[in-house]
Amino acid sequence: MKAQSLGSVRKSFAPWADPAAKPFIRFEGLTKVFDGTAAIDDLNADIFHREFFALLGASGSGKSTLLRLLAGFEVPTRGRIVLDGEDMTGIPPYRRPVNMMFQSYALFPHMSVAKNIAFGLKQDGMAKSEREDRVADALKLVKLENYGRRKPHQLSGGQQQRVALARSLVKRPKVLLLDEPLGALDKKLREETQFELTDLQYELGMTFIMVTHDQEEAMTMADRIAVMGDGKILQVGTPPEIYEAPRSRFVADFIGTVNIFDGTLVARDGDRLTIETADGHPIEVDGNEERGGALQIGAKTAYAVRPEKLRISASPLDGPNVMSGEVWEIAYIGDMTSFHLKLDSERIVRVSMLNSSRESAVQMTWGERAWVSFEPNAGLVLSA
Ligand SMILES: Nc1ncnc2c1ncn2[C@@H]1O[C@H](COP(=O)(O)OP(=O)(O)OP(=O)(O)O)[C@@H](O)[C@H]1O
Repeated sequence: MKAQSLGSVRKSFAPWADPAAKPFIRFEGLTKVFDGTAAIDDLNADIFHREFFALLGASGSGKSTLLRLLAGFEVPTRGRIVLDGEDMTGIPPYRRPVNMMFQSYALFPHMSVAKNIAFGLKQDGMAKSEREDRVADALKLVKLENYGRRKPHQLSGGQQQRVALARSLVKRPKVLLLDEPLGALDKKLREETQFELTDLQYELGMTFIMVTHDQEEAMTMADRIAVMGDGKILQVGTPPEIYEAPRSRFVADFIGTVNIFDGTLVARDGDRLTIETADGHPIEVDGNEERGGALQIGAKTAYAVRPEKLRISASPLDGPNVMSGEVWEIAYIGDMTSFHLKLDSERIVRVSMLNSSRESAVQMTWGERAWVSFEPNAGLVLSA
């Protein structure tokens, strides 16, 4: 119920779409070179107040380095970070309005939960009574009111995660940095915690920046996702933008599953384009700005279409973009079934169907002949 009401409020949260909105955090030409190699490479991006922003990318793409630069644990080689109107250059970590929660939680095993949470406040010289109030508030926030006296080893993994969260929130930073915050939890707990964390972020009205290599997690939790590769941000967008309108082959391939047909533009008839794939399949495309409108005949290109945009049938299909082959894999995943079809050219085409609408696909068996098709407007034309 709560998620629904938050969902409708969140829909109207889109400061990035407002040209007058001022960014809360700005990365300007940010570069970090380690041993002659740029871990962050001339990176520019804006993050807004109250945004839940995810940095998503493969291992080594520079996600943690970007968080560490923001926290002040690393010094940029070039460029700068502006946070809430203040240039962070030369500002040490402890003076930044930023806190980081690590995947390892880094709790002190010999200290009680309450002492772990209070640790930073004590170091800052805060009076005991104020510290106690703050710790009580933080424990309440993460729903661990009665756990203050326990030691970390007396808690489950999920509870330890919440203690780490309480400890990173207790100083009331403006920005919370989360490095793979749910990485140590099992799948079910992870899914529950995802919603707890987004609800908490929303209630606190804080800016969260989360590093993850799990695209489902990024899609579930973030207002916007930055897909990173080789120290650069390749695309920033809302989850639907990143999934539905990837601007490059890399992003299309990295987010979810996609069929990519490499080929050449061989014909154009008004808005209708024909791409011939390298293995000889003609693909009819409704051309527009996203779908190859500007391409010249003879241009190398790639057509990307998601598995759920394909139909699969045990009998021949009519219309454009029909391919046939052998059913190579069938994976029943509960809500949906995923098929791999092996074409005569050896190419594997991936199809997924909701089980509520499986129609004839339910009859399909391994090794059988099957047909797939997709509409001319089902996918995107990407540069090869
Ligand atoms: N202190 C360092 N000294 C030298 N090289 C470093 C240092 N920190 C990071 N790098 C290099 O910078 C690149 C980016 O690393 P980073 O840890 O930011 O990537 P990541 O996307 O967070 O990866 P992962 O998901 O594995 O944590 C890597 O090639 C890494 O080896």
